[in-house]
Amino acid sequence: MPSTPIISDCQKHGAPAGEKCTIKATGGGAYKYADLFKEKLGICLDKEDEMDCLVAGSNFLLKAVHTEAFTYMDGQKEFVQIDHDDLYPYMLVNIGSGVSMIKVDGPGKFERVSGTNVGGGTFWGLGRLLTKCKSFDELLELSHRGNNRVIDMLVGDIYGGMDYTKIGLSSTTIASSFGKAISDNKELEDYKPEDISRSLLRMISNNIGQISYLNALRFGLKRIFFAGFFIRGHAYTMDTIAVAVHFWSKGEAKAMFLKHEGFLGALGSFMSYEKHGFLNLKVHQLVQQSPVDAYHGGDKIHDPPNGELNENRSIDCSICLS
Ligand SMILES: Nc1ncnc2c1ncn2[C@@H]1O[C@H](COP(=O)(O)OP(=O)(O)OP(=O)(O)O)[C@@H](O)[C@H]1O
Ligand SMILES: CC(C)(CO)[C@@H](O)C(=O)NCCC(=O)O
Repeated sequence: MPSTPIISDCQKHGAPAGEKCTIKATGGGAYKYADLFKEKLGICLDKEDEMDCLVAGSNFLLKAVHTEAFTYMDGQKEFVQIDHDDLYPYMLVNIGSGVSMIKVDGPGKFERVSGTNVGGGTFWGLGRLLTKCKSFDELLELSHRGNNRVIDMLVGDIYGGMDYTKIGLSSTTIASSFGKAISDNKELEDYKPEDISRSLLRMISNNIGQISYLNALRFGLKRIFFAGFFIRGHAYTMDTIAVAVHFWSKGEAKAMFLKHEGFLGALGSFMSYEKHGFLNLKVHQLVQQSPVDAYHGGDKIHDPPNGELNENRSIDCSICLS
């Protein structure tokens, strides 16, 4: 479903009777649901460009939040200190239903250099069909318990258990995602949903990591930040993306993730109030749990990789209407 990140001041302050209530919105949802908002709530959506908002949100977070960016490898999360004077250029990869790859050169200066239609929607859509899962969380939970080697064809499966050392492929490298399904003489119901989900997650995350790195290489970008609602702080997703970037860059590049990964567009949309003359955008960090923590903390798989639950703070932004 296209996102509808919306931040409203009307709800808080109330629009004077008879006055039109307008709120900022971005993403496809700002178009798709505009009539519904008008009809049911009497609210007009003031549309902001999705890419503008993603970049504004990302730039803001990387500058304002000390522990926003982190690397993730072998179950270890390491925060990266961002030098504000050396932030640009960087690659922002937003993984929603589809994936956008954006080269960011400065505040408001960016180019969407690539993308892929194999993204979060593919994982959820294919996963739902193949496993009969009823929710995304269920599918993600399954992946945690699965073993992709049951379905994926590994280099070792092709080379009689051996590495293919000459071209740098270990026997455990996936040679062909879902490749075993061609020779197994098995039907869908013979596979465990856990294993299907794991293979699917690995295939998609790996592919995104690879395409992102190749695009970063194309533009000589050292840093790649991965964000979007698909990631959801899920250890295995981040690990697979990080391994893909590590593998393809031969260890030269590191994938970085954002703590507030799913809210870039919403944040950027909110920040555009400032652009339109609402000065005094005030930002401060609160010590309350954010919605991010709520779903990261409530479920074992989503536990922050090194138990830093208290590390996560919500960001409280407020605007003073002038
Ligand atoms: N609870 C959830 N329900 C559905 N999808 C979820 C959930 N949590 C994470 N996701 C993932 O997030 C994806 C959607 O992310 P998001 O809402 O950011 O994308 P979008 O705005 O629809 O996509 P795009 O950026 O391509 O327009 C889903 O396809 C799924 O992979
Ligand atoms: C179409 C958008 C930008 C909507 O958010 C997103 O879903 C996306 O980047 N899709 C990938 C499209 C492509 O570049 O192949």
